Amino acid sequence: MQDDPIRIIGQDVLSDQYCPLKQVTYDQRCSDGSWQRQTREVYESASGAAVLLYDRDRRTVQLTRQFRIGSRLAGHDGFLVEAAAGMLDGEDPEQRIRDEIFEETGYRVERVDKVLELFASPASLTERVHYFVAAFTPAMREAKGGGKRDEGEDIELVELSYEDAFARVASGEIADAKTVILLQYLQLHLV
Ligand SMILES: Nc1nc2c(ncn2[C@@H]2O[C@H](COP(=O)(O)OP(=O)(O)O[C@H]3O[C@H](CO)[C@@H](O)[C@H](O)[C@@H]3O)[C@@H](O)[C@H]2O)c(=O)[nH]1
Ligand SMILES: [Mg+2]
Repeated sequence: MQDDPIRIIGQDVLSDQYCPLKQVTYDQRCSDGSWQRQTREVYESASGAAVLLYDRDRRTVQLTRQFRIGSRLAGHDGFLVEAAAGMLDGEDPEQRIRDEIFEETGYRVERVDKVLELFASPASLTERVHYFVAAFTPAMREAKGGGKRDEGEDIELVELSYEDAFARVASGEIADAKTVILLQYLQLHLV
């Protein structure tokens, strides 16, 4: 990049148990022309995909409920109602989200539509999330879902009416960002 106002000076790996946690030092040219050195910790978290399953006729969404340790450490009880989602593990996002829908909810949907691609938390994570919506009907259910127990997943299925889901966003009960974004997408573009 020519005339890049950012120069990466160094990257130290602080931990590398699952994904690398790095301490990155960089210089930034500020708007007054001076250079400033910063040091930041960045978790090189894997990118992921999330999907809102919506039933057009019955006006319901198929969500999940599972324990998330980060939210627990932040003071929530940790059990979050979320759209089905998973990490890409190097796979194509569309294929990954189809498999994730099946693993977590037991549905085999006909089509998935990509609607957004957003940074999850751009200061401290490298993670991008690919957002999808997919129409489902009860007839598309082929298995029980619930996630991969051997990988520690214990996922409860939660089906809500559109109105109930939107009300739980408004009240703050649905507190997962990717889920709120997808429900607002539904409200704006698909209802
Ligand atoms: N050993 C180990 N395993 C882990 C770790 N973190 C996750 N895993 C395993 O990796 C799998 C993650 O499950 P997925 O369904 O693929 O991902 P997800 O946790 O639902 O991720 C989605 O939601 C996250 C939270 O919003 C998003 O960060 C992510 O991008 C994605 O959308 C699970 O089997 C879990 O046990 C870890 O630190 N150590
Ligand atoms: Mg998941």
